[in-house]
Amino acid sequence: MKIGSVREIKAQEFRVGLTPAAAAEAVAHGHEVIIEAGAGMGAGFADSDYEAAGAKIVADAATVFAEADMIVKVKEPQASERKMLRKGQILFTYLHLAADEAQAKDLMESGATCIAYETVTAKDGTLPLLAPMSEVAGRLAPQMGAWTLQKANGGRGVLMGGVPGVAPAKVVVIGGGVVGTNAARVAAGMGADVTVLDKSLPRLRYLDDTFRGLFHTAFSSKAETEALVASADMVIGAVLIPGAAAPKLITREMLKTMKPGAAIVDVAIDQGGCAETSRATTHDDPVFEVDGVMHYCVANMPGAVARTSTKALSNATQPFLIALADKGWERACAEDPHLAAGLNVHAGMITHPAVAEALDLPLNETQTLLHAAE
Ligand SMILES: NC(=O)C1=CN([C@@H]2O[C@H](COP(=O)(O)OP(=O)(O)OC[C@H]3O[C@@H](n4cnc5c(N)ncnc54)[C@H](O)[C@@H]3O)[C@@H](O)[C@H]2O)C=CC1
Ligand SMILES: CC(=O)C(=O)O
Ligand SMILES: [Mg+2]
Repeated sequence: MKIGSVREIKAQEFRVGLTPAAAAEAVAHGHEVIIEAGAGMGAGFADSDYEAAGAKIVADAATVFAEADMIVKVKEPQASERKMLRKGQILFTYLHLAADEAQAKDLMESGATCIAYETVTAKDGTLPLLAPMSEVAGRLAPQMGAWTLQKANGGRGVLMGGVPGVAPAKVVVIGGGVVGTNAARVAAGMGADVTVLDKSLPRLRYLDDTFRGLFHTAFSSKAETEALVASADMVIGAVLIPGAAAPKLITREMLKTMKPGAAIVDVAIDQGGCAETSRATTHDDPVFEVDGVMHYCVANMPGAVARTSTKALSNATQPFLIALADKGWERACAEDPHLAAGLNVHAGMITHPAVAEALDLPLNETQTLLHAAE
């Protein structure tokens, strides 16, 4: 198979879908790899690194889209990239379609087979291709929130760790999964007084057992959320219902109860965000204010630390990428239901139930497709 990767064109996105190490692995499996010139530069990989791995450098993205059987990216294809996708081509990347109807319709129109990193599953029910970027975004969230809390950035002027004689910042993390756990660890490490809300009692038990008082846990009821959000200097939004739009747990009304200059870091923004007032921002202009509350809503936070993120993402995607290349998408998905869970769009139809429901579009179940392909 011919595998291609391009330079990411989303604002301030410096990650790349294929590392030279992943390219070398694909070449070792007998595949051809083509890379747009300069695609790895933002993550510290030179064209010569790819050439040394056995890949071919091509001049532009149009050549990659025209020639490759499978496109491997990081972020969802932007409108100009969507126009270059074609029927039968595999797209392997983050998509986050539940909050992006325009993209979903373009992908359906392209006829391509689109596998979303964020809905590929693991045996234990976790999301192995989302997890590495959730680890990064979770660890970045308190750092970005601390910056947002500074006066010059519109914040309340509160220091995360406080100082002797002055209390630390109160941080509330909504969702205690991968983002939430990493955010809580770092915020607590900065000295903040942290509480993690989750609706899963087993998850709260795990956090309590594992972190032994490093942060508090609370059950995510409406009343508990309202009380904690009102008392917070920083709220980190980290909920997820896989494939679906994020539940709006912070309402517009609740902002009125928040402290002026408090910060909401809505990491869940790529699924639409868990605050009613959130809208996606970019690294160029990351923060906006509503009712005195500062919102940081960057949908590609890991792009800020592109080298760490690219390596972490590639470590996770590589086995799936090789399976897709070696077997083709039908056999790879038929043999691995966890990879099949990543299939979001195929031949003009939505194939993921949560995405179809979120966008109110008809569903063509992956299992039906795979049986048809047998
Ligand atoms: N903005 C960015 O750059 C990035 C965003 N993300 C996003 O962050 C979000 C979280 O991802 P992960 O932590 O990996 O997911 P996860 O599945 O590990 O954790 C989600 C947690 O939310 C909890 N949850 C669900 N509904 C809840 C509710 N009503 N109240 C409280 N908790 C609730 C679940 O029980 C689970 O523990 C996702 O939307 C993901 O796409 C991830 C990486 C980067
Ligand atoms: C998960 C995701 O959307 C990102 O890493 O940008
Ligand atoms: Mg994102």
